[in-house]
Amino acid sequence: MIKHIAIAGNIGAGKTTLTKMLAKHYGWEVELEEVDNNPYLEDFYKDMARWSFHLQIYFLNSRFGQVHQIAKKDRPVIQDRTIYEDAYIFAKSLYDQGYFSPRDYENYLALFKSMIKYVKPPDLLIYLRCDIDHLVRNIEKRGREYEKTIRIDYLRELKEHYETWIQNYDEGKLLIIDVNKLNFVDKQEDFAQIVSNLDRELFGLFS
Ligand SMILES: Nc1ncnc2c1ncn2[C@@H]1O[C@H](COP(=O)(O)OP(=O)(O)OP(=O)(O)O)[C@@H](O)[C@H]1O
Repeated sequence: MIKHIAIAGNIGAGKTTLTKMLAKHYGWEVELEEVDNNPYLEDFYKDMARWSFHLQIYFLNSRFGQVHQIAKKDRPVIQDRTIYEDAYIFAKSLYDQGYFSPRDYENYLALFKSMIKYVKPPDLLIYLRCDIDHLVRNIEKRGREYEKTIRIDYLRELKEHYETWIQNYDEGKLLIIDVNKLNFVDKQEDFAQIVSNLDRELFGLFS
């Protein structure tokens, strides 16, 4: 039975919104990414080299805590972003862009490898594929002050890492949703299309 569903995708892809909508539709519990109480996020966006390591350790630990909580539940849970994205997308691309020193990155990866042994992958991973201009519009629309400094090439770099990761993902079932032409917030038929794809994965004959 599918018990742990996770939504992955770039900054501004719409994960949090879709997570909440799907949870309501299917009656699932939600594990959201806490942004308001994050002690490093604002500083990180002001000075990425200075705060990358601190922020990554914070996210790694909080995501590990989430996975642990999810494992204890007996009802289905939907999780907004996975621990894999912290390591394979964010930490990796910060390292590639020179914001992480090699020794900090190695230190981080060693910790991640120790922790990942205790992590069970989601039963179903939903990847929201989204073009850069669409991401930019969404980020602009929600108007978070600290995200105003996000650069287009940062989003591009993340997207490349996302696509590589997804192409090689083999931890479990995977559903890719192209959200570029979908407006699941305002158009009921677009949300229905996502639900029907998901129903096939969840309740299909061969699921
Ligand atoms: N491991 C990480 N390293 C760096 N930044 C991260 C990491 N995980 C999350 N973030 C940042 O934290 C913030 C989280 O915001 P939020 O939970 O709203 O997700 P989001 O990525 O904006 O997704 P969406 O708009 O799809 O819900 C974003 O600015 C995101 O880029």
